[in-house]
Amino acid sequence: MTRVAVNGVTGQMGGAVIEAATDSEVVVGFATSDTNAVDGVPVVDLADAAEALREYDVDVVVDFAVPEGALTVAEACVEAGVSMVVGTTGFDEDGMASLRDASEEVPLLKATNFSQGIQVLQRLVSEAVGTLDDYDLELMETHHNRKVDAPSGTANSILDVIQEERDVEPVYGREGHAPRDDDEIGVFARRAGDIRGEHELVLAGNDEVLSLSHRAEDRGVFAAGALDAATWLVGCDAGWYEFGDVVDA
Ligand SMILES: NC(=O)c1ccc[n+]([C@@H]2O[C@H](COP(=O)([O-])OP(=O)(O)OC[C@H]3O[C@@H](n4cnc5c(N)ncnc54)[C@H](O)[C@@H]3O)[C@@H](O)[C@H]2O)c1
Ligand SMILES: O=C(O)C1=N[C@H](C(=O)O)CCC1
Repeated sequence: MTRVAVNGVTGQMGGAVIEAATDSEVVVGFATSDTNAVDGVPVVDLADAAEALREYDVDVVVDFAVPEGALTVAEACVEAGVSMVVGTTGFDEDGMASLRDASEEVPLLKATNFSQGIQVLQRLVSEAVGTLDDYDLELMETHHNRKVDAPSGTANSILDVIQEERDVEPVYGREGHAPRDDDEIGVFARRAGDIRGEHELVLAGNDEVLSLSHRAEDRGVFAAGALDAATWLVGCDAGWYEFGDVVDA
């Protein structure tokens, strides 16, 4: 059974991973608070992660925290020779470079969204934007009122897919009085309630509108995908991997 450590174990996703772990075992969690345990899982201070990875014989870390914490754990994974699944979003360029460096030493799999549906949505977006190459594009995402990064990592990943097909200029929100440029893509982030995650791309032109959308109904979809990725990653060679590799396996 795969032995998993959870970074961000006291968070919403940390709890979802513990709940979803049936075919793997969460043996330890990392946090910055003075929590001793979460749902019976012992919690270790993030500063002691490298030692804990060895002590608990961890196969892979599943990370859902903040970029600063994820990078600390990535260093611990390199020190201890442990694989890492990165679910945290909101990394800057330097943070992404640090993760790439870590993947030179250990297997590292990063995904902004661990639902299979979003993987399929991104493939549909690529096909639609490539075919309807002169339609106006607008992107919306909606998440719970505790989410601190905007737009969502998933929205940024969808933008990356679109950029591979068309040279678009993101406009984050709109106000004032100005015409819409043809190469614009409006990007809108809504935060309300405990909405788990909704994403919609609208393609409009030629007297028609195509809408491609996805709604996550429970954090369990992300937790299950991350745990599937974790089990898949153990035993891989050091390198950079993505969730599409798991979905296609
Ligand atoms: N990839 C995906 O499928 C997916 C799905 C859901 C959430 N996420 C991402 O996972 C992350 C966590 O989401 P959440 O809803 O669980 O958030 P949360 O706020 O509930 O949990 C964040 C966790 O990080 C910890 N933390 C805060 N500051 C820290 C620091 N400086 N160092 C170490 N740990 C720190 C908190 O104690 C908490 O345990 C976010 O970046 C979110 O976008 C990704
Ligand atoms: O709840 C969150 O926070 C989520 N974050 C990811 C993102 O930023 O895209 C995935 C969806 C849920």
